[in-house]
Amino acid sequence: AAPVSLTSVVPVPVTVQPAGTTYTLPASAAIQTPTGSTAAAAVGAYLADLLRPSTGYALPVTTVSGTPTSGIALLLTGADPSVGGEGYQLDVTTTLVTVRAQTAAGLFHGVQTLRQLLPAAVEARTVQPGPWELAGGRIIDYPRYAYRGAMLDVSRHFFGVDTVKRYLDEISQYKINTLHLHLSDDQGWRIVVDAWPRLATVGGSTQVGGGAGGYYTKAQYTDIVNYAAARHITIVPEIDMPGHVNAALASYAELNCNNTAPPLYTGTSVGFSSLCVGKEVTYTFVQQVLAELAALTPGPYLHIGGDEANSTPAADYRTFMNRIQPYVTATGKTVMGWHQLGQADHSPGRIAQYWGTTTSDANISAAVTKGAKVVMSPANKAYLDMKYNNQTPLGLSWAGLIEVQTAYNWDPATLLSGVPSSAILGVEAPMWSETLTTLANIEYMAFPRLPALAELAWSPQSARNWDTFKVRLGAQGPRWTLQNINFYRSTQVPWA
Ligand SMILES: CC1=[NH+][C@H]2[C@@H](O1)O[C@H](CO)[C@@H](O)[C@@H]2O
Repeated sequence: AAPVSLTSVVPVPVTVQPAGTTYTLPASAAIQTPTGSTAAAAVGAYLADLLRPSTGYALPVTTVSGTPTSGIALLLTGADPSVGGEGYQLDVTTTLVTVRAQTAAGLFHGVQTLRQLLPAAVEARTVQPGPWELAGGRIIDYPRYAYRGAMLDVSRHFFGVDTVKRYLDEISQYKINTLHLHLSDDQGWRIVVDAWPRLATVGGSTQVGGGAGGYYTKAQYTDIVNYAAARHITIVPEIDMPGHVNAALASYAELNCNNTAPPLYTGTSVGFSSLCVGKEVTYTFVQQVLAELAALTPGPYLHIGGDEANSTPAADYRTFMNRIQPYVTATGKTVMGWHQLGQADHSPGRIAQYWGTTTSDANISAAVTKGAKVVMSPANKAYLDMKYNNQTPLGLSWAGLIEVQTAYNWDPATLLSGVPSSAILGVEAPMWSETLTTLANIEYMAFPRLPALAELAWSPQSARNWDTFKVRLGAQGPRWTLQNINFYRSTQVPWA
């Protein structure tokens, strides 16, 4: 069989130059990284872990000081300057495979492309017959947007560390570099805060439907952060405020304006809860929560929510947000929030996450006017918890039905009027979990739409079109089957 074509990669690369030759990976191949770079060696070890089970090859990871003449080389010199901080240059000749980048992140992204250019059988976890062929040629590639995210709501239904790690594995295939964890909401508080222990023990004790819920200890959260970092994914934690706070209010009576804790909530309504803007204890609470979360989070952003504060008077919303945004920046982090945050004053470097369904919005325009950058999560395009169609057994439909083509066929730069394309920092695909309880549920809603959104976030707009994308997407199907990803076989996609 002919090797996988260089033009089959998802997300589609910036430039692809097939050479018409073929490289065959020999059993003796080594994976070689530059002497002195532990970060590059870690990418080499990651690649070895990917390839050893299916090839059965030893694939030793060694260090080199120059450019090797055979095997696979992951190098931090010689890449085309256009690759920038996250891109890569892949060269496949008849004797040597090189991934060149300026950073380990770039090498990691090049490795994901290399992975896709090997036969789908490489995804098996048992030894498969070769030959392990690669099409010869050159790919020079780099991302359109710096922020390429997924979001997992672990509040409505709690998902343990192993599920989050599996989702990180799955999204890292498509060069996603951010995972936003929605850690608190009305139905659950999911992260230990030492100064306020009942948040986890009480606030984390249930979930939608009344199940046992759960929460991450600080060690477990750190485990997730480190696992993500090894895949060059940054964790963005969210504490949603001042609304979506019933779990916190149920945990501490003094957080309530009437000093009475409401019962824990296991339904799926929104907009009924609010922190008490007039009480000083509220600000002590927020400051301590954010400080402990910042200390656990190496990434630059703390997401403070801000959506659906329907039980917080507009003036109180502004007072609250204007008072707590400096708590974030005091930790050295940068504020991120849903686009309603545009009602409050700017905070340096602030990101407003757009989740509307319209092509213009006063709050997002206000946020941008005040200096915010925008991450695009339009609910009628990017919400992975929306049903594909009326037959989809899981998910919601308030923002509309989102089949794969709908998720793919839009341009983050031009969707919103009143927001210049220069304000767009990237794309994020949220997955809310009111109706989702298992990894298989997550996978069914994320695949194949997450790869579609990953291509929006990475690839040049000029290189994108549905007719070629759907073929490349279909060819990912056998790879997902071998990874035991429970994907939805959309009738819009010609599955290989
Ligand atoms: C930002 C935002 N707030 C709401 C909205 O998105 O819809 C989600 C369901 O699709 C829901 O779970 C969430 O609480």
